[in-house]
Amino acid sequence: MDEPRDVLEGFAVYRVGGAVRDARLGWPVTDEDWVVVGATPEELTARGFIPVGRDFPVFLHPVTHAEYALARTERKQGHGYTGFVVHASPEVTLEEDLARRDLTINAMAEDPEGHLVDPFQGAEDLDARVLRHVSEAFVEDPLRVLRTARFWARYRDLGFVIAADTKRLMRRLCDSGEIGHLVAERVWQETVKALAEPRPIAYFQALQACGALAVWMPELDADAALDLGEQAMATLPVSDDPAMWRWARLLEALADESREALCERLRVPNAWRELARQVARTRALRQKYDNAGLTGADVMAWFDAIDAWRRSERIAPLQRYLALAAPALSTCVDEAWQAASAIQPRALLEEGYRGKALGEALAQRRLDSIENALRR
Ligand SMILES: Nc1ccn([C@@H]2O[C@H](COP(=O)(O)OP(=O)(O)OP(=O)(O)O)[C@@H](O)[C@H]2O)c(=O)n1
Repeated sequence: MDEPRDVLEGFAVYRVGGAVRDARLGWPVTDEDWVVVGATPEELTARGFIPVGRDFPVFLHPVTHAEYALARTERKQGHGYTGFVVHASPEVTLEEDLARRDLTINAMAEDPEGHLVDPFQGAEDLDARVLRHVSEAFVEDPLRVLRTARFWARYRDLGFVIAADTKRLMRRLCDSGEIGHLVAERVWQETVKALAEPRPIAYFQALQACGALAVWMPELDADAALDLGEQAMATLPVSDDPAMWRWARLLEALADESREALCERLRVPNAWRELARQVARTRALRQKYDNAGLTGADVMAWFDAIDAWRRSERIAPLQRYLALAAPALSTCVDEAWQAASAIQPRALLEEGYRGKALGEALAQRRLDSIENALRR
């Protein structure tokens, strides 16, 4: 495609950040970011670039729609993720733009001929498998604690470690209380991304080590909780949403109040909270089955708790979850559900039941059918 070159004629343009890192690592490159040096916002808009940045000058390429940012520096003022003073002007150099970045492996650039610009030895760290901060300015942005933990969750299986000095800065951001100034939505956003990485437990372990877990997820801040969570996240039922299932499995052994407090603090979306509740409830059913054996009333209470009567689509995934550790129970539950869901309120209406009596008769017949199924 010739077009991209034309609209950038005369500007110095570099591929930067994640794309450079992942290409060198042999990791799939999902999106490409570019930095433009020596231009003004007016020049870019005059060539058809679409401004999209609210806090700093970022534009979409008129043809490819890739992101192009003007080279900029950032200084911190105030707490949390807000309060950055951004300076973008044609005088800002590529090196200055790279210097504001979080990790050395994220602070590499490539010119159009593919030559690496790497003032902070990111390539060396990439080869040595080290996540290392670019400079002490790392501490200007507490989100970087979470980002570093997330990158570890992504690359740990390739042998990556977090540099000792970087761990020290992560701890400093927690000890100073700065980590607490993040907004819950940002913490949750990073957590969701981490849950989709190959080794999500590494994210939580890194946050525990620096003290961020104690601030944002104290309910998980115990070795035992993380060990259980790691085991649980290792096996998931087939589903379209492994991240949501990992979250549910990570939380499944927590007490109800702890789980709800954690989800509330992080402003976890309802669908995620709901699955976590259902999985915890289903785990409790399995434990009862393992320890004491199940009665019809237990299974009935479980159907009620997951609202199976109105939301029958919930049964199948939870049954697949049960099948991971307790195939016999899963079959048992399936048979009970087939029997109980075959009982139609309409039939009872035809028999003359109304109002409260109808509800009671329905519940009784469902229970009877479940008990019959369990006896088989
Ligand atoms: N708090 C932040 C956020 C971003 N960056 C820099 O901005 C780049 C782009 O950020 P982003 O798109 O969030 O991350 P990627 O590195 O592209 O990672 P991913 O593969 O997760 O998209 C990063 O490489 C990093 O250099 C940073 O230094 N500090």
